[in-house]
Amino acid sequence: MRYSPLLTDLYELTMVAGYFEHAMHEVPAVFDLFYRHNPYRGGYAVFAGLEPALQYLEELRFNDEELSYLQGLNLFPARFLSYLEAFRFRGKVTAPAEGSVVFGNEPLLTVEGGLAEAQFVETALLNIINFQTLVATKAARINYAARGSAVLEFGLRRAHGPDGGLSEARAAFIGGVRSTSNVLAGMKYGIPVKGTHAHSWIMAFPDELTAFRNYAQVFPEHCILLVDTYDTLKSGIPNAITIARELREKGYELFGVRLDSGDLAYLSIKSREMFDAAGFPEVKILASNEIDEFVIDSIREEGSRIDIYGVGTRLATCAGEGGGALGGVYKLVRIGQNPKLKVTSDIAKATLPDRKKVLRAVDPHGNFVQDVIALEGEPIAPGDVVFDPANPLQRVRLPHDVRLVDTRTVVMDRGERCQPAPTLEESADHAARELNLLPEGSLRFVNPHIYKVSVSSGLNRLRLRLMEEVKRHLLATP
Ligand SMILES: Nc1ncnc2c1ncn2[C@@H]1O[C@H](COP(=O)(O)OP(=O)(O)OP(=O)(O)O)[C@@H](O)[C@H]1O
Ligand SMILES: O=P(O)(O)OC[C@H]1O[C@H](OP(=O)(O)OP(=O)(O)O)[C@H](O)[C@@H]1O
Ligand SMILES: O=C(O)c1cccnc1
Repeated sequence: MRYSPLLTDLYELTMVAGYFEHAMHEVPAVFDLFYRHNPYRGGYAVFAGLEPALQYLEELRFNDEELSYLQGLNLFPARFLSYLEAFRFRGKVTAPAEGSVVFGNEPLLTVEGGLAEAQFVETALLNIINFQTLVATKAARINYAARGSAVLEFGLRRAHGPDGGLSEARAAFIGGVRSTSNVLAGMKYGIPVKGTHAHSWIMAFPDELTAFRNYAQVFPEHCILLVDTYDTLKSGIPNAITIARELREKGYELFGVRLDSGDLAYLSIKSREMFDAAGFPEVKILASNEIDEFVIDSIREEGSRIDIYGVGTRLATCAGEGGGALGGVYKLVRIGQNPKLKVTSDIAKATLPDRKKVLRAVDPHGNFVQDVIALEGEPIAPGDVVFDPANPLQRVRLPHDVRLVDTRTVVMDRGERCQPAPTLEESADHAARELNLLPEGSLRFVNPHIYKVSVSSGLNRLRLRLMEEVKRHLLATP
């Protein structure tokens, strides 16, 4: 799918036109894309959306229809529209791999280029990265709650529009949900497609048993029967057992049943007992109905016997406290030779200036200990003192027995990708590996362990100096 360059906020175009008119469009600029608070009040986020973002950057160009639309707005000078004809992204992008575990305040993407190109891409990059990172994080939480039981993604019908449904399936896969009911996502991204059937299938036949039999006749090998249309334990499960016997006589095994209402823990325990007693211990129990990580946790603690979770609405819409939207932002951190800082009265909201690196302190077992944001060229070593970004007086010492690993690489240079895109499977495997290296407490949902993200002494000094300069400038201004 091509992303149109008009998929942007008008102000990106007016600013770029302004920079062009002031001959500032080629001044070197550096922007950071980051968010401040981990979503869902959780302990981390799973970074996703990089590949679509790079595709957007690589293919960025205005076609004739788009240029004539802009011309029709009667807003832009003709010479600016001619400039847009050859407008491309020729900059550099530094980023973590998709599927990496990331934290608040850390630069995710750093975009360097001429001021015009680096500014212009803000809205589209935020649109792509914010949503996919939010979904991948939700998927990782749901997958963690499921503790090894499979999770199927059923979100398309409740997703935010057709593209939301597609990119949601992609990001959910990176976060650990390894199949989808979305057939287009299956074709486009190679995600395994799976599913059962709706209540309407049962209602289309005179009775439940006939409906089950007719479904099993067409799909004897992949048959999952929805058992809650009339009464799960009195009708659905007994009828499913009848079908399981009929299938076995023909040399097939019933794959499973789906529970979609009521007390899912209780019904799964009773259904399991009934299938086991009838000689079908392998029949899988799938549960759906407004499931999320908290429901799964609760159901599991009740001793449920659910093998597979079908998760739709709450995954696709990133529901939950601290969900809804990831508040990722895109801020100018350097222009020309000058590091830049956006100050507010709240130090926690003052941005981190200049080109930076994100270092992860990793213990001798490979586990993640804490992250440090440092200036790009700044030497930094285990044992160094580092600072709390929200409180420059608060300091800690990095442990002596850690390795410091750069979490990001240059993924695009002069507008071209530096490496071929990893497969979605590789990004999902990367996420699973990284989640496994987090402190266990960072994964829990209520009051998670706060993983430290500190700033180096060099960055801390630069930030304080720039804040002082801004203050002096404000005082000197009448
Ligand atoms: N044992 C359980 N523990 C915790 N949550 C559960 C359990 N069983 C079901 N749930 C969750 O509780 C909610 C049940 O909502 P609700 O009462 O509307 O479902 P229902 O009884 O099936 O009704 P409906 O037919 O309208 O879906 C869902 O989010 C479901 O996932
Ligand atoms: O609950 P979610 O997590 O969103 O999972 C997807 C839901 O979508 C379907 O319900 P729907 O009522 O749309 O159709 P149905 O007739 O198949 O139940 C399905 O039965 C699930 O309950
Ligand atoms: O295949 C299913 O069971 C399914 C698909 C989408 C939504 N709900 C259920």
